[in-house]
Amino acid sequence: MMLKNDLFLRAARGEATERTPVWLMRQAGRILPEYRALRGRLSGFKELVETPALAAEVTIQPIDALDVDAAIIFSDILVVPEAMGLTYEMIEARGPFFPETIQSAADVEKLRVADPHEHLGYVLEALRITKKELAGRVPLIGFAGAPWTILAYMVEGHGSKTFSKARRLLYREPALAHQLLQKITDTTITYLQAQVAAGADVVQVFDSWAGILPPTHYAEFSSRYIAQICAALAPLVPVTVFAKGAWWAVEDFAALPCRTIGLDWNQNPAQVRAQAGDKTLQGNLDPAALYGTREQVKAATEAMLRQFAGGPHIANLGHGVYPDTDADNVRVFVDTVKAWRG
Ligand SMILES: Cc1c2[nH]c(c1CCC(=O)O)Cc1[nH]c(c(CCC(=O)O)c1C)Cc1[nH]c(c(CCC(=O)O)c1C)Cc1[nH]c(c(C)c1CCC(=O)O)C2
Repeated sequence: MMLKNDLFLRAARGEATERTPVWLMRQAGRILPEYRALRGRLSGFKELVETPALAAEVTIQPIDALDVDAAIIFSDILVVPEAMGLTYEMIEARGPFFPETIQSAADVEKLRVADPHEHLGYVLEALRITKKELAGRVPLIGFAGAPWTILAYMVEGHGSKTFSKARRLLYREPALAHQLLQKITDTTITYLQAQVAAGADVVQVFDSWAGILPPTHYAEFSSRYIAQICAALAPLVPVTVFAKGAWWAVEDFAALPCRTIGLDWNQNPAQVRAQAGDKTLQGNLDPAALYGTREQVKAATEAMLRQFAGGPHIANLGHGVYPDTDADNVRVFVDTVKAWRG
């Protein structure tokens, strides 16, 4: 299938584009009234994630509503722990919760390296349906959590400011942590390869809890597993690594075969550009900037775009869009990027 709009894909390959492509992390979700309407008719988040035709529908909603340059498959990073044997619940207004967590060697032993076709078939089917229904309008992004971020949820059992149980494991039982990280990595690699076979044009690795590790632990317990994922996927599709809070890891990522580095809003694009060679950079408007007036959103977006001059750029926020963001302001962000000729 020829893509009608391949700006995002070309930028993700490091090629020059007529204008900067734009999409938003968490673009499919509560900012859109059509998402809230569909979601309201269902038993919960998991029903949406696990019903491929519905997941495909909400994946495409932001393409219609916001006219962004890429679709990201509607799913969650927590489907991987579930496929490995650890069920999650999504508690309304609170977030994820794991009734059982990983605490011991026996717990790690019990986890399986999941076969994506057997245990994550619903995501693969959602990708196939989305690909067909998109009919080449825009490229499709597949994704997974980075092994460290997945470990953090598996050990902690829920979100946390400190993830102290997960960090305690790294200090007290580093060998066990490595065993668990390798099992997650093996699952993630075959899962992302299956996503590509099902239609993903690009894959993104989300390391949302990168920033709570000290740099030495990050190298030992996170980036070396991300490196395995990049090595396995880069021959197939362009890979993006987004490690929130890990500004000190840019030089490590620059040496990996990933093509794009995602920036959060604390990072300085010019500084990252200087450290990251010819990588494509993605980001990094502060999600809170979208709380401004139309004029303020436009000005903040243009200021962000100017900071990325000098190399390939994919415009995005520095993290997922906040659920109480006015969708009209998201449109101002998208339209400002599209009108920009830096
Ligand atoms: C850490 C993380 C999770 N999930 C994800 C991450 C990594 C990115 C990041 O750091 O934000 C990734 C994710 N989750 C979701 C997507 C969909 C695709 C997209 O539009 O970007 C993606 C890429 C849907 C979702 N995942 C979730 C929702 C909201 C639930 C709902 O609609 O009821 C959506 C749309 C739930 C979720 N899922 C997770 C949390 C902590 C929560 C609760 C917080 C919240 O409610 O926003 C785990």
